[in-house]
Amino acid sequence: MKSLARVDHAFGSHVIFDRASVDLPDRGVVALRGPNGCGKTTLLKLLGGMISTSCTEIARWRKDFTAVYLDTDFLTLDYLTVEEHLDMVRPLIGPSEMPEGDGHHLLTEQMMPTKVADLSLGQRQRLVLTVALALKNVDVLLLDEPLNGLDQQGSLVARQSMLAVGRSRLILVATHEDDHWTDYDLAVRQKDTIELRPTGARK
Ligand SMILES: Nc1ncnc2c1ncn2[C@@H]1O[C@H](COP(=O)(O)OP(=O)(O)OP(=O)(O)O)[C@@H](O)[C@H]1O
Repeated sequence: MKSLARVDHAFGSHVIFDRASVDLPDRGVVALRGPNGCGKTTLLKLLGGMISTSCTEIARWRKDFTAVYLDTDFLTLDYLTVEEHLDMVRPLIGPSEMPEGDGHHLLTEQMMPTKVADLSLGQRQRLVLTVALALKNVDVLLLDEPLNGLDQQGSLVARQSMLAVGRSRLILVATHEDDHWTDYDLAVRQKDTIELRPTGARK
């Protein structure tokens, strides 16, 4: 477990976090929860280095861990087909197979010749998640609402893939889903209160 003792962030005069402490387990899947505008994306982007910060706790944490923030635009080049995209990112991915859950992959054969620009939201999420979960040399994946747009089967496969990858890495998932399928919930309650709690959901 790593604890970031004091996380502060403001956009101008709009204070998002004020001396919040954030506990992060070493591995597992963590659902980052809280109402619209409470700062979930901001926290992911701070941890991923997408927003600059003078917060020394975060700077120290980022020295110890390689963390990557991913949303639907992650490494996607619209003019490539899915197949070409996978070839492009191949050097970034480990030797193991693309993650799968329930015997299924997130990518379908039908998607392969399709240009990234022509993918539906759910198909794009499938591509981003597939690449994200296979990235090598990354300790922490910061995923912003990765299940958005996925159909029921896609969502099931994605959850199982995340839980499988979460055995060896930390995955933070900003989500508004009601069900508690992850290993932990990390709830943004107030500007200064972010609570981590195990869910006991993993079988
Ligand atoms: N670049 C920015 N400049 C100014 N204000 C910002 C910026 N990014 C976010 N905010 C504000 O910070 C607050 C937190 O935004 P954030 O996107 O982190 O919330 P969230 O919890 O992810 O919300 P949602 O559940 O709607 O996705 C919001 O009030 C938002 O308007």
